[in-house]
Amino acid sequence: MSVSGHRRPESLAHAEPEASQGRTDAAVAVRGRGITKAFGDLVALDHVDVSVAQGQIHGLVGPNGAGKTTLLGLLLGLAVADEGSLEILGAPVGRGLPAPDGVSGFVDGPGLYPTLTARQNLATLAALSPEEVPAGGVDEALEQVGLTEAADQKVRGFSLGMRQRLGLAAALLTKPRLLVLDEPSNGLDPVGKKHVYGVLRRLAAGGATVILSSHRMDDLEALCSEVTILATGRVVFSGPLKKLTDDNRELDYRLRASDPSAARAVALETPGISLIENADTAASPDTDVIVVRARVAALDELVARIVRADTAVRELAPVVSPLEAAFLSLTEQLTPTEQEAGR
Ligand SMILES: Nc1ncnc2c1ncn2[C@@H]1O[C@H](COP(=O)(O)OP(=O)(O)OP(=O)(O)O)[C@@H](O)[C@H]1O
Repeated sequence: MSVSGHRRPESLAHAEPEASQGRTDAAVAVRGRGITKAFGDLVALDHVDVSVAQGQIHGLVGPNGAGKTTLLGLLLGLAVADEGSLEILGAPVGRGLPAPDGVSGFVDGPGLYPTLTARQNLATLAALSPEEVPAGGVDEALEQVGLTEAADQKVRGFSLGMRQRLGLAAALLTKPRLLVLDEPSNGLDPVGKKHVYGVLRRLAAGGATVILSSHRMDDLEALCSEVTILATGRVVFSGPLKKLTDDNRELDYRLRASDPSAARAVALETPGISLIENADTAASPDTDVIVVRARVAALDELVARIVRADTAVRELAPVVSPLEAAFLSLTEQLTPTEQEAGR
């Protein structure tokens, strides 16, 4: 996904959404151009260009109020854009047009009946479109999200993570070709996450497309091949995750060595390495940890030099993930005036 008319770092700017380049229409699940959606005076989406390939897990990320849920709602047919064009699974979408087949998902949490059991919730939904839900579909969906054991419990006693998993099971009933999920990993424990991630990966491997929003960079990195970063209703980056993380930018790294003062001395002498003192990221009660800012090549040289100084490197990891660093640098560039202009 991409949008025009916004200041972006040259290295990351695209005239055309990279995700759509070189693709035939058959390979594109979602294509939007110039999508604008306002609520009164508030412009939630401002000329957003969207392109998501079939069979991808595409992540949508952005600060609070960036427009993620609004965009997902348009994909689910919960609202229509004020301007622009949107095509989903090859069919045009808009006011007065039928919602395309094969799309399911949820925004703002799944809609469930609290007084019914998990199985009754799914059976009720299945009864609405019996021709689309195969026999055994309810049990299969419950099993896929790991809720078989809880199938006959009332939903009002479910935790947030269980509700999320049941919402996903509901979306799976009709074998979606496009699955749209708003914060699907909210409230999930590690077991729940394993089930949900497994379901999404299998869907994508089978050719379905998944578009999900998340505030969790680790989730996005684990699941997505492409991401779109939205800020104040505009796209500031869209394309392969690899492009963000391979950007050879300087990052802050935590380094723990067997002899911290020797490692510190080597870091001070190594070209391309800055020692970060008193930074928030360095403010650790553990004084054995030093924080260095470097590109990967300089970091390689630092490690070699530390080892040559007969010191062992016990830990070396980015303070924030490469995706999070890119996210922060792209979204923090917006001045308050620009943010205001986005509204
Ligand atoms: N129905 C509505 N009526 C009025 N304003 C709305 C409505 N829906 C969304 N907005 C506004 O549109 C903007 C974008 O909201 P949206 O929920 O899409 O953002 P988001 O990126 O999903 O945020 P979050 O990460 O907090 O969920 C916000 O300023 C929000 O207050």
